[in-house]
Amino acid sequence: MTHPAQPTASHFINGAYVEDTSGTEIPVIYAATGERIATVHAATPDIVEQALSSAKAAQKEWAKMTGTERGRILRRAADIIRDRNHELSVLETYDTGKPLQETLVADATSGADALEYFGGLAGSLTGEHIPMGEDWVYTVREPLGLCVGIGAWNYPTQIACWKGAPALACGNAMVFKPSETTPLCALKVAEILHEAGLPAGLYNVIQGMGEVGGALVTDPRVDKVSLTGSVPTGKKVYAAAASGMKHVTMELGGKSPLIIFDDADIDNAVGGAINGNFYSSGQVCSNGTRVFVHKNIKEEFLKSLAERTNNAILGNPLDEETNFGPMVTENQMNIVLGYIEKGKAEGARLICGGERADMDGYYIKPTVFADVTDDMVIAQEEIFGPVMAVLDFETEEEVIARANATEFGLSAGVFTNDLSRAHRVIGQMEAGSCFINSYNDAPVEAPFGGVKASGVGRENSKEAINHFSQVKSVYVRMGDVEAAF
Ligand SMILES: NC(=O)C1=CN([C@@H]2O[C@H](COP(=O)(O)OP(=O)(O)OC[C@H]3O[C@@H](n4cnc5c(N)ncnc54)[C@H](O)[C@@H]3O)[C@@H](O)[C@H]2O)C=CC1
Repeated sequence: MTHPAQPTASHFINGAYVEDTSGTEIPVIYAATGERIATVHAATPDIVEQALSSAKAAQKEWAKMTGTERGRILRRAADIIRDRNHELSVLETYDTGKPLQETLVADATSGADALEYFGGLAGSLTGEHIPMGEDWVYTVREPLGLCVGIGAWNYPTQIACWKGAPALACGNAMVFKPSETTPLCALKVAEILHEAGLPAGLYNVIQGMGEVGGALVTDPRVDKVSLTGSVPTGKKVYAAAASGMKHVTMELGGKSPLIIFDDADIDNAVGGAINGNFYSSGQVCSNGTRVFVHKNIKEEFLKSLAERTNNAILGNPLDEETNFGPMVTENQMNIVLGYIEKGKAEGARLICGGERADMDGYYIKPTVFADVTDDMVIAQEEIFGPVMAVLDFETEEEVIARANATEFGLSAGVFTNDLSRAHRVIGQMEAGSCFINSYNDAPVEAPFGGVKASGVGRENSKEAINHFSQVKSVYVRMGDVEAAF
């Protein structure tokens, strides 16, 4: 019997599902059981061409509509997503293995927030009038044209919407390629957008690995590339986009610091460290995986952290009691287990977890290492799994320098009850998305993105509009033209 997660076809192009089984087969494996639940096929050159040409053909008419008309369609899509939240959350769970308890509140709903927010903004995208004496300049905010979105596997619905919503609001067309690991959810986003009234061709989804992503990025018709992925992939995609002088947004990896001072509320700090390390089983780019704890409160912090972490409920992700799911794939599980072994070998003190859970599927117990030092591999590399490294510190000056001593710069957090210190420390963090007495909040109203190797550009908020549109300036002369001859 066909599994309910099996999509109608692999691709969604020009308003309809399209299949081409001559493309490489991509199995979809449910991480909680290891069973194959669906199959899709990578896009062939013909499928890539169909996606790009239909998007190119549809974009100009879309850009001619008023922003309010465009926004209405996006807001209708948001409503459909909310109505179907349960069904879409179950699909997200099948795609990623994340517990339903999480996907019900953080995935389709976050996608709907983006469609609603950018749908609301679409009618207010205007230029400005710049007086020049008798003359004047006016500016027009124009779409970029044809945008490509390429997704990672941890938030397939959210990423498809976070890229699609601002792109469409600004009058662009999008071709979106999900991660080959999680190909299912973006197809539903495309289907719902068209059900909401989006004209055919404006949001196409095609499947494939890096090769398909590469074909999209290098196509001369493409004006912008927005990637969510790792730093090594980001470097390749950025370079390919640069050779075609294309706009980019790069949402890449991190190894973010979470700093806990000795005057912090310990319960809240422990909660922040849990949210910043174990949500989505640690597969979150902005995670605060280097937890710097002041030496005066270290043992108290570790005791509470271990007690609370041992309460995590690992189990069937579709059971709403479960709050900790498997790694997305067997491969990712093995990468993370490799880091755990490295941590042990490097002499870090294992506080809890540290091994695969004794059950089917790709589960790793939430793991905390203490006495981690800056030179350890587990303190330097992005693990992208449930492995928290706790490091000690003594002074504010010292911890700021150590927190910033990394190539990454996605996020940073601080827990303290000293108001001045909170702002002083965050002011010196080399990071794009920061938190005070909290961690990992990502509302659509707030800009999201990194500095240094963690990325270029911002998603969400009004900032995203600047990355999916450009400004034309028009000088208007009211009098005669003076010329030298
Ligand atoms: N800053 C952010 O917003 C987020 C960043 N991430 C980062 O994503 C990574 C995990 O996701 P993965 O899927 O493993 O990343 P990845 O870098 O392996 O792949 C990302 C996407 O790029 C595509 N791709 C690979 N090579 C390509 C090429 N040469 N040209 C065009 N496309 C190519 C892949 O098929 C996939 O769709 C982590 O490093 C994580 O930190 C994840 C979520 C959010």
